[in-house]
Amino acid sequence: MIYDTILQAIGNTPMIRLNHIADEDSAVILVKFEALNVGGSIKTRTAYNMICQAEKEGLLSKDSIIVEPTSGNQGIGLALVGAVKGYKTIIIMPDSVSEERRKLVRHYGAKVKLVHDSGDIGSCIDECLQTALRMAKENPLVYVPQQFSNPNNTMAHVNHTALEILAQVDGPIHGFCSGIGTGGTITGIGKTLKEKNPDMTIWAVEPEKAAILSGGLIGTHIQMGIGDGIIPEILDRRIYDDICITTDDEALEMAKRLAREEGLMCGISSGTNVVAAVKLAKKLGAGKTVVTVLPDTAERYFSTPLFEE
Ligand SMILES: Cc1ncc(COP(=O)(O)O)c(C=O)c1O
Repeated sequence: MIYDTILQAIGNTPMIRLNHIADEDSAVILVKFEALNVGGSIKTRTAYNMICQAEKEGLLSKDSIIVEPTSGNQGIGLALVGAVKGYKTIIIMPDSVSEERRKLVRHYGAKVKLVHDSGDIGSCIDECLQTALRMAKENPLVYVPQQFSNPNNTMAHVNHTALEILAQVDGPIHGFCSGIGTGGTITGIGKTLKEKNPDMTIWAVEPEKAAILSGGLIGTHIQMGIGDGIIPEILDRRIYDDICITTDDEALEMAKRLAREEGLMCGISSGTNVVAAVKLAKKLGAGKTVVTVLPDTAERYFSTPLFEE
């Protein structure tokens, strides 16, 4: 099969059973390996859907400039989609995100604007958003997808990621867990899986130092892509049954184990998700099935503690 553009190859990522990380008396853990997605992360799906829907709604013209505040992968996804579709793209990022993310955005031909993160990621992300909205006010060609409030972010998972999971997994799914950046993943996948099996358990996962849903204080952490210090508009807080908190060390150690024991080169928030999946699998017990996602590839973390010896 020949694709007209790389955009047609988005999605249909493999679902893989973990063989060394889950205990024998626990549920089976299956991971959707989004490192193999176009653009190296789950966020290419949401970038593509938000831009396609904006086109359908007449919000974009050929001269439009896509401007988005993001802590990383969404920017890479939008830069990629912008490159293929011919839109200028400007990504506004906290300066605390890994250098690889900035370089990748620039490599797709988009511009990067950095905002200083002085240790409160929530206010930094908000400043990125305010900058984007100011730009939109000053220039009518600017379109801001606003992943934190755009329902087409969630719909990418309702219509694609979740349906792929249901098609890939034989039998019922008893548990699902996911960290929260915009909340699109947990809301979109969670909603569709729960419709299929209302008795299932869904856990939200939060970094210890940005456990805003649990009422914790917001600081800086290394679980990039989640725990942005805000409660996103598109997050449906009724979708999860419980919250699991993970430390940076736990997430890092698990991301390293996934590479060394399972051959899965994934980012730190993948470690976060699997730390929670192991706990959920233990709670549900043998004979059950737990699903989570590995949102991105390890290859955008060379400059982070993930690659420190
Ligand atoms: C590495 C990583 N993990 C997890 C997430 C969280 O996904 P969502 O925004 O759907 O909550 C993101 C989102 O950007 C991400 O980049």
